[in-house]
Amino acid sequence: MRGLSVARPNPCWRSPVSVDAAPSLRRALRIVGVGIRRQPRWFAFAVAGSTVYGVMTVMTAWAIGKVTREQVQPAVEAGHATSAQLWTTFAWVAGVVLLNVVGVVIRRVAAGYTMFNVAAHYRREVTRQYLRLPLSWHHRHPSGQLLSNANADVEATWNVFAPLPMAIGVVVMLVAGIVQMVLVDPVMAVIGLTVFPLLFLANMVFQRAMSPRIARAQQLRAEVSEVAHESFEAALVVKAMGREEQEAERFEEVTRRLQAANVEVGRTRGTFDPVIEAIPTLGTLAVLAVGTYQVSRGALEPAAVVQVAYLISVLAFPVRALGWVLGEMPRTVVGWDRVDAVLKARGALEFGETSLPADDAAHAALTGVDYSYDVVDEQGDESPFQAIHDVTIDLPAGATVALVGPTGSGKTTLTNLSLRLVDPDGGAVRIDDVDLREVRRGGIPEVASLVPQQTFMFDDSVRGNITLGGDFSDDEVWGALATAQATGFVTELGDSLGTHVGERGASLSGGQRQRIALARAIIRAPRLLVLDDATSAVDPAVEQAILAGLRKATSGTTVLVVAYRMSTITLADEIVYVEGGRVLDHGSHDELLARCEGYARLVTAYAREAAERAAVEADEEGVTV
Ligand SMILES: Nc1ncnc2c1ncn2[C@@H]1O[C@H](COP(=O)(O)OP(=O)(O)OP(=O)(O)O)[C@@H](O)[C@H]1O
Repeated sequence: MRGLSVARPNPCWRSPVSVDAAPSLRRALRIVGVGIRRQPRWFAFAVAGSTVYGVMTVMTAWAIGKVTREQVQPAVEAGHATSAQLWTTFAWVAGVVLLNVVGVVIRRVAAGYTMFNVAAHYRREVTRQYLRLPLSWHHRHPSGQLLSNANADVEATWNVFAPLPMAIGVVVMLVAGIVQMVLVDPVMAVIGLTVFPLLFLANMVFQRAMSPRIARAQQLRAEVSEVAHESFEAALVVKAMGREEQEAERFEEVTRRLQAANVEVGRTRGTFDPVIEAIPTLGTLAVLAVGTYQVSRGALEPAAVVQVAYLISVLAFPVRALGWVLGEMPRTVVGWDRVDAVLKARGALEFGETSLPADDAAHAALTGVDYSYDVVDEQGDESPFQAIHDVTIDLPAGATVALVGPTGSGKTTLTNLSLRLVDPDGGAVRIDDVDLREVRRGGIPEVASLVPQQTFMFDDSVRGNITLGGDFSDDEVWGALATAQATGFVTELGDSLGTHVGERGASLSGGQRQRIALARAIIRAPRLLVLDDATSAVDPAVEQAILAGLRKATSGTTVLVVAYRMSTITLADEIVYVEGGRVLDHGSHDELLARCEGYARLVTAYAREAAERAAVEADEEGVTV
């Protein structure tokens, strides 16, 4: 496989979204509509709560006006307040405020449910889609980007549901508020009618300035997460190669760009905030000035001034919710574009209906298979690279076939094709004469297992890593461990089968991890077992014992093994020699040695290396004696 790259993030990782284009409001609203259709009931509750809140906020001003007129003013004129007047005042204000609070609670709880339920749905959808998409898609999408899609991008898309119900309530509130102002005093209503459009306009300008800045920050956040993930993954390589400084610089550069983008967002907010805060305050002052003049002329009663001034100040804050919604819209569009790109990704494997037979060794065959990878050049342009050319390999039932070839010759690609981890571009892969594309979903893993070049351990017990949740007894687990030559070290682990192996099996050696991965495949008694350099980290003696044990324990299994050692090669019934993605020859070891130059050169090098290693080991033993 290609080596781990510590180069700059591949341009193809970047989202196709242009960060500078202000995403259109209509698109954002369409995306919001998609979310509402997912959770219509909770959203309706949130809007109902918000409407109650909106009406009750306006009613608070009306209640204050009424109380001022009917209770406070008479009390002021009389020079004292009766307890009945105080209780009536309290009852009116408390009643309206209580209903307001009920509205707020319903709105908040229901908005939370809407937002979290929609986000959870899309998180699940994205994850499901990842699992559906073939390996070829995963080859082109780094895991940092996938993490960002399933997490930050989903959140960015649906965060809009936090302020949206409130904004809808604000519209109701504004209509009710303006009607009330007109009814109280048309002159002061004109001030109100100036303040709110002004406020809205200021918010629009604010959001327009913010949109591209927020979109850019969101995109850079995803990039930081991609680079961070790759840096952590590559920690060993980075340290071993002494590239800490360069890696730190690469990370610093992208975080600096994010920092600058966030500062820019803050600066824009800082410029607009005082203006937006000042507008309603100036409006209230204007109402008080005009109102006082009207009262002094006897054209208006003080209660009306109190009511309108209160109304303007009480409406000023919620009106900003409209701005919050507009502020979230660019993030919604950017987040959704990234999430949608995953959901719409094509190339998910199609499955047929056929079941493969459950017993006896499988007869597998690759016939005229071609396969190309999409490779990306420095400019970010994709082009196909044909890794496999017209390959035909027959794996007779019960046979052990060794795949031998120099580095990069296509061995791993062929193992992936033989289990339908990717589909061939041309030709066909069959098990028992059934084209793998016709096999039902889940049908291939039931009969075939792969032990890949890089073993993966879950942060679970030894037992959990072998059964992977399957229904196997401890005896079966021990049986598989015995064939994988792993009984000894597992017995010595603190809690034997129950020992937790740590993240990615950090508490185990490479050879121990490989043997557990082997046991994981063996316990499933596969009819076809594919080993891709699966014993490279165990010493040759143990490898010999494993392969001999495998032959004995898996007589009902056909084995395809990518072989790098003479011991493995000589155990095979047939050897297939590949070079440059083509099968150059196949036959027994002696036949190939006699007639295939490339094979002879390669195995001679393997044999020389084995002899040198044996000599070194003998020397070391001599020294210790
Ligand atoms: N994800 C990928 N994207 C693009 N090209 C790839 C990818 N994986 C492999 N290749 C290319 O395909 C060719 C075959 O790779 P493959 O991993 O199958 O070789 P291999 O024989 O298994 O190598 P090795 O012995 O080093 O494991 C190589 O030229 C490799 O560079």
